[in-house]
Amino acid sequence: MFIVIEGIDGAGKSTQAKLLAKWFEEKGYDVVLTKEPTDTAFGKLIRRLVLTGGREGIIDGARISHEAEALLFAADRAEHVHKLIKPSIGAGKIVISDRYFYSSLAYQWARGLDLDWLIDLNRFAIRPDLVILLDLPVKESMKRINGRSIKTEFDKIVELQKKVRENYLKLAERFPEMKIVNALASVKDIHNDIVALVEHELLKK
Ligand SMILES: Nc1ncnc2c1ncn2[C@@H]1O[C@H](COP(=O)(O)OP(=O)(O)OP(=O)(O)O)[C@@H](O)[C@H]1O
Ligand SMILES: Cc1cn([C@H]2C[C@H](O)[C@@H](COP(=O)(O)O)O2)c(=O)[nH]c1=O
Repeated sequence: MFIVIEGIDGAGKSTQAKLLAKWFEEKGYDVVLTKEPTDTAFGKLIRRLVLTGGREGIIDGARISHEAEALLFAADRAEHVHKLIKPSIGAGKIVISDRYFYSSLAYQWARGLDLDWLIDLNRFAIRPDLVILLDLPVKESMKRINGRSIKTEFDKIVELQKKVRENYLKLAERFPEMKIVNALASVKDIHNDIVALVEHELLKK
């Protein structure tokens, strides 16, 4: 089974991904908890060329073109899919990924790239069984990640994150595997909502 957790920056993805991995492990499943950008050479290159200086790097952007940025994320993903995700699923493991190609669609689309081009570029990426979209108002996510960004960039970050949130919600209408979860709730309630969706998915297997 392959599960992806998506959402804007600070939506609670890594918190929920870890809780879900623990839930599966306690049930005796073999779990691979992973993320994008990855920790491989491609992921490191992305952090250096795209995310330099933390989130500010994404904002003042254009250290490299947005197309090059999308291609780098896709290259990192190709390695991720072929070296980790596919083999782990093949070995019967539960794969949980904190971000996947939906992040490229939501963020690089928000950068002005063409959505259909982005979908084509990521066509190699196998579709997950379930995508949990943690939906949160940007005001709340900014409170949660306050301190991670330079104050002068705050307005630009808020604008980008608002666009990204809207994009995710539009994507959820197009991709049936995406299920929206209210991320304003408590950590425990969100976890329970996610478990309910996962149990529903497990029943289909
Ligand atoms: N439901 C929640 N209510 C309040 N705070 C939360 C909740 N879930 C997570 N947090 C807190 O919000 C912050 C961001 O959470 P987390 O790192 O899990 O988000 P993320 O989506 O993985 O972030 P990023 O995209 O920036 O990596 C952390 O300090 C975390 O403890
Ligand atoms: C996979 C992926 C990520 N991004 C952006 C989204 C975030 O702002 C950063 C990653 O930060 P995190 O704290 O490690 O979640 O990268 C993107 O724009 N496109 C992508 O495909």
